[in-house]
Amino acid sequence: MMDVRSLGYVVIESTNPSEWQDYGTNILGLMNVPSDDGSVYLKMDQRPYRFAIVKAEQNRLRYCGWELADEAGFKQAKEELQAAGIEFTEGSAARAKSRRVRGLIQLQDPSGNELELYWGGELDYGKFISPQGISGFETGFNGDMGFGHAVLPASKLAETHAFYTDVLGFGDSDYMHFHFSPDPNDPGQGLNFMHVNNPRHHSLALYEDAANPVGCVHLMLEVTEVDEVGYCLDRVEAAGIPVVSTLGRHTNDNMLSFYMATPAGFAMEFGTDGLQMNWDGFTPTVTSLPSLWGHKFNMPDA
Ligand SMILES: Cc1ccc(O)c(O)c1CC[C@@H]1C(=O)CC[C@]2(C)C(=O)CC[C@@H]12
Ligand SMILES: [Fe+2]
Repeated sequence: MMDVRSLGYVVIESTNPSEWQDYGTNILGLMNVPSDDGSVYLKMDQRPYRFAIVKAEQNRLRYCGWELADEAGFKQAKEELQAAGIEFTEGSAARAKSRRVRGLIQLQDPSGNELELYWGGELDYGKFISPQGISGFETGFNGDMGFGHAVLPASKLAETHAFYTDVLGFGDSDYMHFHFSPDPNDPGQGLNFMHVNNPRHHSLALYEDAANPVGCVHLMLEVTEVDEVGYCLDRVEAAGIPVVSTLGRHTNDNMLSFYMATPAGFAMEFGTDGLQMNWDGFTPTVTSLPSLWGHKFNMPDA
């Protein structure tokens, strides 16, 4: 079984990457990493960067980058994909260099979300100095818990969930089901929360959401100090950035967070105090309440 270790990075497409440079540094408190290739790179820990924003014709999430342990794990992953009849493309040396990894492949999940599987992620130990004075982001030892989590749209929820669990080896953390429509015949939307091989409660969630033109429901970043969540909320309000959900605490991962708009049109969850799980003998849960308190979402799309 494949052994994915963390959500290492995302690649975001933007018609104007400098918007992300402004938003990333002035609102999120991430560090801008100078580059000469026209892309914007945002750093939060010992890793060279966690967000790459590339110039494109539209604003959307392009790739989630998932980390494998080593070269043997990478080879095994490719063999397992071949055995499962799943197509993938080898990443070129130039692409590996720009991702700051030793090797990668690219593929799609059954709902069309694009992902990369890589090994040999670099640590540059560039000192993280937040332009907003954030003491630190919770990314584990050497960043091995990944940058946070992603919630992706899945028009084919069951098939896509099976791809991540049965082929990529993700573990189930929790399941929720929502009924927002007043129509009693509407089946509602499922939400599968999954973990990889690290203590973060979920690195990926799949939301049964047919029409999502930006390729993402939200990304989540976790800071180590509760006050940094409050300071960030103040920056968001001062800048007039829409607050997509008020402050609240989630049931399943205990995260204290709020959600804001991003330049890409998906949301950013900014939180702290998420559970760190021991997965030995864990029984996946089914949860009927998203939050203990707060998290008043500004519908329509959340
Ligand atoms: C319920 C929950 C637990 C942990 C999380 O990290 C988390 O993001 C959520 C909320 C997920 C979900 C969402 O992102 C889209 C809008 C949703 C469906 C809601 O309107 C409530 C729950 C929200
Ligand atoms: Fe979340």
